[in-house]
Amino acid sequence: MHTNTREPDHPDRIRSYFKAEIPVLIVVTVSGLIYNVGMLAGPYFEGRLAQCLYDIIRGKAVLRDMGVLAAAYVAVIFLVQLMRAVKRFGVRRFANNVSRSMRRCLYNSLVHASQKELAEEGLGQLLTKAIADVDSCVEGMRKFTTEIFDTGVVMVAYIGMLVYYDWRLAILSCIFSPAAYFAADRLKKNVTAANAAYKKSAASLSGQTMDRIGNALTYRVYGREENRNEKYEEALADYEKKSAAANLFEGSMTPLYDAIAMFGAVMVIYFGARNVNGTGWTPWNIAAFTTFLACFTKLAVKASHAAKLFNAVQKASVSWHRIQPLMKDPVKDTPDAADAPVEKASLAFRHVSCGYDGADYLRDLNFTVRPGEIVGVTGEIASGKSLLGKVLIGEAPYKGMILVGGKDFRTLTEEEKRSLITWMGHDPELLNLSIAENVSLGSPVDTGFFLKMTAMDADLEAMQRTEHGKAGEAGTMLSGGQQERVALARTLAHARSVLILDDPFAAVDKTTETKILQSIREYCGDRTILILSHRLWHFPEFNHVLYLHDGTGTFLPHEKMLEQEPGYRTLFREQMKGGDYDEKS
Ligand SMILES: Nc1ncnc2c1ncn2[C@@H]1O[C@H](COP(=O)(O)OP(=O)(O)OP(=O)(O)O)[C@@H](O)[C@H]1O
Repeated sequence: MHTNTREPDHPDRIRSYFKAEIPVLIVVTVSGLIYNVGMLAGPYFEGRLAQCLYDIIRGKAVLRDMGVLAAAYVAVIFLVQLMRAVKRFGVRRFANNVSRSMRRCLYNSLVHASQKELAEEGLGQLLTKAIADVDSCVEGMRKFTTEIFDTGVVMVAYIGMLVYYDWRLAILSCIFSPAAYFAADRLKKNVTAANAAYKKSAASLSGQTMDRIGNALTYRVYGREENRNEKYEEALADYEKKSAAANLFEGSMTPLYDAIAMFGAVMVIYFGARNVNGTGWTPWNIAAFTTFLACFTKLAVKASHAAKLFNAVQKASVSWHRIQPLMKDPVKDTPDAADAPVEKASLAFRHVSCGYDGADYLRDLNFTVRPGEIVGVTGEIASGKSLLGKVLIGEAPYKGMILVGGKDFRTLTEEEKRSLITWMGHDPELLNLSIAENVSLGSPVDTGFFLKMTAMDADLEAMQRTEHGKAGEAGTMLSGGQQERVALARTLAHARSVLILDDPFAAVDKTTETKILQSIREYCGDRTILILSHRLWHFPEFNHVLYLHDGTGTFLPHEKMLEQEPGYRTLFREQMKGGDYDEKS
C-alpha cells in the first residue's frame, strides 16, 4: 500500500515514532486544544441558561434572551464536536502509521533473526507475543495521545474554572481524585501481572495450534492425536482463565475510580448550597453553582480516565521493553545481486575455532581456498560440516580470523557478506510461488538455464509441467530431491564469489550428481567453492579436501589425505564399495 509516512530514525526509541508523525500530531494538537478548551462551553452555557430561566421567572429577562443563548450554545458545541472528529481522525491515523512502522520493523527483524534464535523460542510464540506487544504498545501510545488532550488539557481547564469560582471549595472537592490515582497506582502491578500472564498463555496456545497443524500427520500416524488434543484443551482452558482475569482487572478499575472521585460531589453540593445562601466562602448565584457542579462532575469523570491512561501507559511500556530489542534499523536487501559483478575472492581460515553456546565444536582450522578451486568438506556424522557453513553466513560464532577476498569477515557489513558469499543449507525453504519465481526471487535471471543446470528440466518434462507451475506451500508439490534441486538452482542463479553448498546432492542419484557438478564447474569457473558432503564420489576431482575429525580439520589434496588420515581412507573405501550409494548409474 502506498503511504506517505516517514520511517522513524531510531526504531528502538519510542520518541522517534512520535517524531516521524509530527504533521499528524500538529493537527491533533490544534484540534485537540480547540475541542478541549471548548468543552468548558458546556458548563458555562448550562450555568447561563439556568440563570436566564431564573431571570425569566423573576421577569428580569425575556424568552428571546434564552433563544439567543441556546443558539450560541448549539453553534459552539457544533464547532467543538467538529474539532473532536478531526482530532479523533488524527489520533487514529497516528496510531495506524506507528503500528505499520513497528510491524514493518518487527517483520524485518524476524526475517533476519538467526535460525537458532527462532528455533529456540519457537517462531509461533515469538510472533504472537511480539505482535500482541506491538498492538498493546500502539494502543498505549494512542490512548496517551488522546488523553493528553481529552484528559490532561481539559482537566487543567476545569480546575482553572473551579479555582476561579471558589478556590477553597475547589481544593476540598478535588482532594478525592488523587485518592483515585493512588488506588490506581497500587493496583497497577496486578493489572500488569494479569496482562503478562494472559499474553504468555496466548503465545503458548498459538504455539500449540501451530504444532498441531504442522505435525498433524505425525500425530495421526503414531496415534498421538488424543494426547495432543488433551494438551490443546489444557492450553485453551488456561488461555480462557487468564484472558478473563486480565479483562476483569481492567474492567473493574473504572467504576472503582469513579466511586472514589464522586465523594467530591457531596462537598460541592453542601458547600455550594451555602455559597448560594450567602453563608459560604464565596457568594454565588445559580449560574455559578450550576457551572461549578457541572465542571466538577466532568472533572471527576476525566480523573477516572486519567487512571485508565495510567494503566494504558504502564501496559504499553511493559510491551515496549519486550519488543524494543527487535526494533532494529531495517536490514536492507542487497540491490539485485544477480546483476552486480562477481569479483574473485579467496577464503582463508586462520586458527578458527567455532561452535554453539560457548563450546568449541571445531578448533584451530587453517586452510585457504583460492578462486576457481573446489574444496570438499567431509567427516563423520555431526563432525561440524554444517557448522562450518553456518559460521560463514554469520549464524554461528567463531574465534580466530576468517578472510574473504583478503578482508576480515568480522568487519564486513551484512550487505558486504551477502555480496561475497552464497550459501545453500539443508532446508530448501521453497516459497509458495512458481518454480521459476523460487529460482529468480524477483531477479531478472534466466531461470530455465539454472533449472537445466540442476537437471530439473527433465523432471518438469516428465511431469508435464513447466517452470511456471506452483511449487506449493513449502515446496510440497515437488519431491524432496526436486525441492533440493530447485533450491540449488536458486543458489546458482544468485552465486557470488564464495559458494557454500551444504549437502547439495543428498537426494539425487550418482548420474544426476555428476551432471550437476559438471555444470557447476563450467558455470562457476572463478568462484571459490566449498561442498560440504558425506558423499565422497567426486572428492578425488576436487582441489582439496577438508576432513573434519576429533574436533579439528585436516586440509590436504585427496590422495595425500588417503595416505595420511586413516579415518578418511576408511570412509572413502567404504563408499567406493558402493555401500553408501544407490547404483542407478
Ligand atoms: N543450533 C545448534 N545449537 C547447538 N548445537 C548444535 C546446533 N546445531 C548443531 N549443533 C550440534 O553441533 C554439532 C555439529 O553439527 P553439524 O550439523 O554441523 O554436523 P554435520 O557434520 O553437518 O552433521 P551431518 O553429517 O549429520 O549433516 C552436532 O553435535 C550438533 O548436535
